[in-house]
Amino acid sequence: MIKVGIVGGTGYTGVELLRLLASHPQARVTAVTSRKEAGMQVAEMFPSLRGHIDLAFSTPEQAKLSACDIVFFATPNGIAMHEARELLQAGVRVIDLAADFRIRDVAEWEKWYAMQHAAPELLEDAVYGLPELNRARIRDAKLVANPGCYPTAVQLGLLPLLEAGVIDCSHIIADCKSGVSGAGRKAELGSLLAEAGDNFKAYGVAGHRHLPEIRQGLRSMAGEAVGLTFVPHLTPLIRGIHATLYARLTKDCDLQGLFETRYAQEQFVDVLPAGSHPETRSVRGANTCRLAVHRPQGSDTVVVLSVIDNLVKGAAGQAIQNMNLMFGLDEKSGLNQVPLLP
Ligand SMILES: NC(=O)C1=CN([C@@H]2O[C@H](COP(=O)(O)OP(=O)(O)OC[C@H]3O[C@@H](n4cnc5c(N)ncnc54)[C@H](OP(=O)(O)O)[C@@H]3O)[C@@H](O)[C@H]2O)C=CC1
Ligand SMILES: CC(=O)N[C@@H](CCC(=O)OP(=O)(O)O)C(=O)O
Repeated sequence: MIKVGIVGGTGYTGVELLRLLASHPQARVTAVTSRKEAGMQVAEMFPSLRGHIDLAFSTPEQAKLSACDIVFFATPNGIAMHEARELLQAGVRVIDLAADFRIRDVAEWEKWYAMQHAAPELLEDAVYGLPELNRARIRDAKLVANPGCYPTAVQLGLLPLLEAGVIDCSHIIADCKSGVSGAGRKAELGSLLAEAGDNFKAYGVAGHRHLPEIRQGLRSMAGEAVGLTFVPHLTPLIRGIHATLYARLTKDCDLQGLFETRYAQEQFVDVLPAGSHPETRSVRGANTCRLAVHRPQGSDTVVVLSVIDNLVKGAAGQAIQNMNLMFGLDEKSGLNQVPLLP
């Protein structure tokens, strides 16, 4: 049994890790932290986990994290970078669900995250945890930077087009919508029902911190710099991301065949039949990205529709997929959930 530690077990991605790991046949959570709820039973705080976990929250200082085989950081940005070095030295593998190790260029990271990086020397060996792009490197990784939710939906939607070199890389548009759980479980005015419910708005148009992460990923797929306009929107869903991606085709090709071939061996990417419109509810609770590719009226514009559950393929599910790879397990282990409907 793999012994798992979770730092930040009371947040949305932390409790999603707990939910998914409860049915993982080869992993067991042995330590889970919360500073505010230390001492409280996990199942008392989250009755959905009654009968599945018999553990109390501890403070990060008291939790026996160095006795774990792997520790997930489900914490705000800027926490894992202070803790990862010591854990790695103790032989513990680390997956950060936040952004501390996602951007290779330290100056760029410090600009977007407005703090000084505490462990720049770890960036060299940190592996970006998008299995569909980096599977071989993730298998050997000790430290994985789990991708952001928007970056997962956007990169999976554009990967086949960029690898095949069939679009104009200088002008790509990612028009994305997220559910409110993307903002986390902390109390915030904008997440109140009366603010976010029955409402729809864009935000971060001038520049969102996922922009450099997405740009970095797309550049590695394309082999050249990309010009990207990324506009996130908040939509009154609890879970879900819907990305509508636009690019100009530079070569004629069988787009449906291109996507189906690229993802034929991928267990968590589902290319829908031509003409389809994927829905966020079709991935709710599951580690799946569903895609559809369109070429409206035969024009030279390709439109890709990409949906994920932000808490699963966009965070906790993808982190478990990465853990499975790092420990040589079946990639689907613990990730066989069928999406919840309606
Ligand atoms: N929500 C989403 O859809 C996604 C989130 N992410 C990323 O995952 C991370 C977690 O997100 P989410 O679960 O939504 O966040 P939440 O705000 O819901 O939860 C944060 C958790 O971190 C703990 N925490 C906060 N500060 C510290 C600290 N200084 N030291 C130790 N623990 C701390 C909190 O517990 P306590 O304060 O009691 O210690 C809480 O359990 C973030 O970096 C987020 O950007 C990534 C992809 C998607
Ligand atoms: C709706 C909402 O607020 N979404 C968050 C992004 C989700 C997230 O948690 O960011 P990471 O993937 O980088 O960890 C935001 O825009 O800041």
